[in-house]
Amino acid sequence: MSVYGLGIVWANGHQWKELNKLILQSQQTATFQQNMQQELTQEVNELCKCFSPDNATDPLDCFYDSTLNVVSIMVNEVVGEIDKLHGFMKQKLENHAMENNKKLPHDLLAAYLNLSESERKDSALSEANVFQAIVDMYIAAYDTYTATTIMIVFYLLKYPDVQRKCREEIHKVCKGKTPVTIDDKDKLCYVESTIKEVLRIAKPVVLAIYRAIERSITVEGYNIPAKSIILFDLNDPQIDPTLWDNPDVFDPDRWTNPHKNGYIPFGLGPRRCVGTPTIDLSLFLMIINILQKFELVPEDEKNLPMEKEWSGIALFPKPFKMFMKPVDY
Ligand code: HEM
Repeated sequence: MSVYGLGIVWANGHQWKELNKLILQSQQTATFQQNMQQELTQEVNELCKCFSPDNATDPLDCFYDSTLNVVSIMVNEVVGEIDKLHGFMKQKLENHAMENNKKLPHDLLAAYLNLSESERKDSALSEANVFQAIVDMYIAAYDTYTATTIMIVFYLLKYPDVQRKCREEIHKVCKGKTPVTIDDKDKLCYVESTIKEVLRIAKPVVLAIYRAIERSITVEGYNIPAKSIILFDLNDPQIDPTLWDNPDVFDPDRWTNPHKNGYIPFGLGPRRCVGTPTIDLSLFLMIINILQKFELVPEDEKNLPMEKEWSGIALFPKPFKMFMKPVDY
């Protein structure tokens, strides 16, 4: 438990509901999405500067830095150490209070300030709790988001035909437009299918968060008593042969038929990942804006093993190096 506040991950009941509502609502305004799009495009430009067409680079550190910046866009810019972090967030909140446009919240702190006085008096939404929820978001996102972006890059290197088809679709739909925006999402079906297929088969996050069940339940003949702590395996349904044809085959085309069951990379139920609306937007913008301008080439195509490494929260590909070669668009 935090000395400052309970935050969201360890909260239950009323406090969890209020924080979950605030975080989800803050991601759903048009201003948030415009701000996210604009800043993320700049972030992708910076990320691409880490790579070269001639010198192979290990992408891991670059993608970790990028993840911190993406989460910062979501919640507001913050720094690393916990004490400084709380002081810094308080300062940010005060600055926000002065400059905040009440109607158009563009990040989580702005959405927080938009709450009425009485809403903010609710202890669930005390400054300490909201700040701790922000810390939770950094922790929840750091490995998971980095693992996901790096896993997508890994599959694009491993399957150059898929990478080529994604780029052809981007060039056909966007015809040299920069930056490519979220408005083009509905037309970039193959890119979207590729991202989904990586999340399905590579399962960067395998386990959900621990839960305690309120009532006793029976699952396949086993009785699980009330108050038991349970942990879902998110991987199993994603490769269940009763739900998917050839589940072990990486095949973005399978997504031409929408799937209803078994796709749960962000967990399930009310405690599903609270970053989901932003993740969808940011993964998509990141990948299309990279692929439009660059071909991703492995340093050694024979050295891209499928075995994964476990960071404690997420699965990463084994270290590899890559080039980014500019393409005409
Ligand atoms: C692509 C990257 C990500 C993946 C695959 C992912 C996946 C997950 C999963 C599987 C859970 C557990 C859900 C459950 O128990 O059913 C979770 C929870 C959570 N995620 Fe994510 N996540 C990602 C990125 C993020 C980001 C970017 C943020 C926020 C900035 C975030 C914030 C959270 C929080 C706060 C929780 C706990 C929610 C709660 O306790 O109610 N995640 N995530």
